[in-house]
Amino acid sequence: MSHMTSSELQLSVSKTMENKLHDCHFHKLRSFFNRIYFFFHILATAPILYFRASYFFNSSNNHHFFSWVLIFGSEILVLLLWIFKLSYYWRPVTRTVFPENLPEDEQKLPRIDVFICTADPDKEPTFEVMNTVISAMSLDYPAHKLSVYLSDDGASSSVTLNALKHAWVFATWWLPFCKTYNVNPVCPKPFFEHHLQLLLQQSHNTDFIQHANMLKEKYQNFKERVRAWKPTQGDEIASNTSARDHSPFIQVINESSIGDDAATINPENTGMPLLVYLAREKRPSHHHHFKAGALNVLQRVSSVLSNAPYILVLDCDMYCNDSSSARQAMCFYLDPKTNPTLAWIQFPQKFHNINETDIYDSQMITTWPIIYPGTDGIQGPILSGTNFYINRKALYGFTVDGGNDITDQRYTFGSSNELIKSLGQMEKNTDDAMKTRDFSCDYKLQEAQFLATCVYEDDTQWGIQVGFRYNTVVEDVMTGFILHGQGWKSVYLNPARPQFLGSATTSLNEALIQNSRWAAGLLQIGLSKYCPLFYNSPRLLIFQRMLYSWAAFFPIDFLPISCFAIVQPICFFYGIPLYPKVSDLLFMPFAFVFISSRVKLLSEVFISGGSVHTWLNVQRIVMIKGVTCYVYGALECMMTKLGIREANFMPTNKAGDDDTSKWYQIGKYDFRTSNMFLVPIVTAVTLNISSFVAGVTRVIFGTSNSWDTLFAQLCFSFYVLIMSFPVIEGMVLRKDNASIPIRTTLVSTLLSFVVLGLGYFIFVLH
Ligand SMILES: O=c1ccn([C@@H]2O[C@H](COP(=O)(O)OP(=O)(O)O[C@H]3O[C@H](CO)[C@@H](O)[C@H](O)[C@H]3O)[C@@H](O)[C@H]2O)c(=O)[nH]1
Ligand SMILES: [Mn+2]
Repeated sequence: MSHMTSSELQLSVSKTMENKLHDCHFHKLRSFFNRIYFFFHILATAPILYFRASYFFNSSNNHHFFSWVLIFGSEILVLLLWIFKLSYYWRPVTRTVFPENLPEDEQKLPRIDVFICTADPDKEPTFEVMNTVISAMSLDYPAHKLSVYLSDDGASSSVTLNALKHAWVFATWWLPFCKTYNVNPVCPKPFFEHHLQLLLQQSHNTDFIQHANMLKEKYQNFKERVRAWKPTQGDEIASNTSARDHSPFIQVINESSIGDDAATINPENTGMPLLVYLAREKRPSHHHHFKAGALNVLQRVSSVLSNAPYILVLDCDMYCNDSSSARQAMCFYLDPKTNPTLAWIQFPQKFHNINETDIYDSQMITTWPIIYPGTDGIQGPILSGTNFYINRKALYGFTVDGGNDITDQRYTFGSSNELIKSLGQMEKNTDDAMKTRDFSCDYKLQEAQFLATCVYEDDTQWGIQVGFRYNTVVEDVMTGFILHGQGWKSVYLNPARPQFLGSATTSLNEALIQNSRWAAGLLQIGLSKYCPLFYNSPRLLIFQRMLYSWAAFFPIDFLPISCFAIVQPICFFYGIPLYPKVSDLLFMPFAFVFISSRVKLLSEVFISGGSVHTWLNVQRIVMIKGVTCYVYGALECMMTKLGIREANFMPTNKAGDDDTSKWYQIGKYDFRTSNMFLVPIVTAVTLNISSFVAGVTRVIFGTSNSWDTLFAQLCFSFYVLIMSFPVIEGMVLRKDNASIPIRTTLVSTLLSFVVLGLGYFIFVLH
């Protein structure tokens, strides 16, 4: 090195930079502040624990025993979850990729299979699903290396199949158009409905204008045909079947399968990705395991058709907004250093229907910019259901060193010889077969049909040792955890331009149902033999265990949150002090912990691009979820564990309805949700209001001492009041169709009095 001149040195550095495929940046400063914060926070908890413990050791103090036990218990739980969460802040990293350094020779790019799942044409509008399919077909990748599979779990008629054929025809026009003009976004709907007009105004390219107008017409036509379609007798998928009871059906969509529409294909189109429709067999006698079941069938079926070594998984509403994600992912897979242990590349979930206020925090604002970079620095991000590229081998249970310890393949993978043969052929270059793609009278299609039957999985390891795992409704986190436990790694990539955009839940009802499902599913993992704390895997680092423990157990937050929402106001109402006096030095650590954690959240919200308003919303919705979703999630988890109830995966509604979205857009809560959710929320708020009024009266007119002893509770109660503003507004100030019905308010007020009464017996008399 010493004999190199500085310019030579620079040249050699830029040369290596040139060939670099990806880079990783460690956020030193952020990590430093996080660690300092944690240090002081931990320091402050010591006097708090001392204060609580000394109360219990002082025998003269036991008159408020119950309330103190509950509050102390809550504080310990909060502390525990908070310690788990520390792992997310330890080592945040950000990655960049250089797709321009990928080999120019297309032969060197591996094949990719895209899996898209849809389940319910009412909640998941078919036309939007088609847009996702078309956007995936438009990825910037050699067409003969790309295959798109659509799994239809709602196949009671051929509505989706029919739409898919129209989508294919439209794609023969759309794909060349995207290529020629470098169109962005590659998803037709947002392009024609939001971007095109501006482009037409700005463009002077007459070719483009002509071409775009022609495509717009084709798009309108495509949309109308999809929306107007009604099932008829003699459907290809027999019309007398129901979504829960029918045979498997697989069709490759191409010139020969679209019938009369063949005349409308773009004659100039050169090369389309393979497009396959799949409705797996459903029988009441066989559990279908929701999305995990669908993904496993997709994996098997694709293994005999295209068998790509890498798979992109998309929810039906998550369209490709940009065409470069495939090449970006290849920057990791084609790097010989990272490849061998790399299972998946996770892209963030971003949404097209989110506004600035995002009242229900549907986008989970701090999750993608804060939590995911944090997990990436430890071992790689948690798997998150959609927007990820995954190595097929990892799903097949191969070990990280490329071997396969599976001794009995038929026992593991089932009886299909074709499938077992495919295991060894993932990396083989089957370009020629892919180019011709003649499956029409192929035995492979029959084999695929067989692989999509329900009985195929009987007595195999699908869902247990291979594929997406079945014992939870959050199959993604579970599967990712097991892969991490086997030593596989993952990376998180969040490029400036969003690669995927989906629809977030923008009504309170949908958000609460979705979060109840997540809470139930995550707790199912925590309480299973895969409990991240104890799961036997020598490869899991302690930080990894903490990280997954937080993910699996955070719904337990419902215990402290409910406790703070119920016990706290009762005590304030009756003047039972729970915290040190303001004049006491021990008041300081409590104040510090409370304030610093709020400020920490504020800083995270700012880093994530939010505002003070967002910060308030985030805290609000956590409190609401704490007294509803997490409680029901925990109950549901318990009931499934005890076998009283079957786990359920109710897909979210992606069909925006104007009235609901109106409330979301103007940033007002839409309280049209079931009483199951509404009553606990309103009860907690009315309870807090009554205790605030009683408490303030006590502080003002009571002994001078009560100011000193109850100050902390006064502040806390005031804080809860501010957080409850939308609920109070919904109860008393609003008189519209989305406000809180007067009956609910009355019932809840009554309930809160009952709680106060009971509280008297439990907390005051004891
Ligand atoms: O029986 C089912 C149920 C659902 N789905 C599909 O699963 C996807 C996700 O469902 P969605 O209703 O959008 O649930 P979300 O809560 O928004 O999904 C998040 O959480 C799920 C786990 O609970 C993950 O699977 C998802 O990838 C993740 O985006 C959709 O494409 C559905 O069509 C099926 O294919 N079969
Ligand atoms: Mn979704």
